[in-house]
Amino acid sequence: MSEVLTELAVILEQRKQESAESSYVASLYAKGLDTILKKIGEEATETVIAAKDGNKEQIIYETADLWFHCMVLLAEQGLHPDDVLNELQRRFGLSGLKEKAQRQK
Ligand SMILES: N=c1c2ncn([C@@H]3O[C@H](COP(=O)(O)OP(=O)(O)OP(=O)(O)O)[C@@H](O)[C@H]3O)c2ncn1[C@@H]1O[C@H](COP(=O)(O)O)[C@@H](O)[C@H]1O
Repeated sequence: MSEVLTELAVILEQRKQESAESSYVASLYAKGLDTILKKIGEEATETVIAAKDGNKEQIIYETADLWFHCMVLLAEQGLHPDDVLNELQRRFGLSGLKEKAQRQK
């Protein structure tokens, strides 16, 4: 399933050459970092509201919007979804409580 992230990352990279009139992603790049961050904030809030409403379909929809805009942020910053997946892989099996305790030393 993570292929969709890889394929989307390719498209997000290609959109750096497109015009804002022809592509939503290109329009986000053109508006700049603050607009992308605002979209992430909005989509995060909408995800929270969907969860509070107990609407599973809406949680999926809003989380997809949130992940998509985070992907746009990664691309804008010259990062790749693999950077995040590798970090999750590194954390895999490491207890969150243990990791926090190590950080506080
Ligand atoms: N996965 C997505 C995707 N998810 C959500 N969105 C867009 O993100 C926006 C979400 O914003 P909102 O829900 O706030 O809706 P809105 O009110 O229309 O947004 P604003 O006008 O407030 O910005 C909508 O315009 C959605 O269409 C996406 N737009 C594009 N993609 C992918 O990105 C690819 C490239 O898209 P283009 O650059 O548009 O060709 C597409 O082929 C898709 O694979």
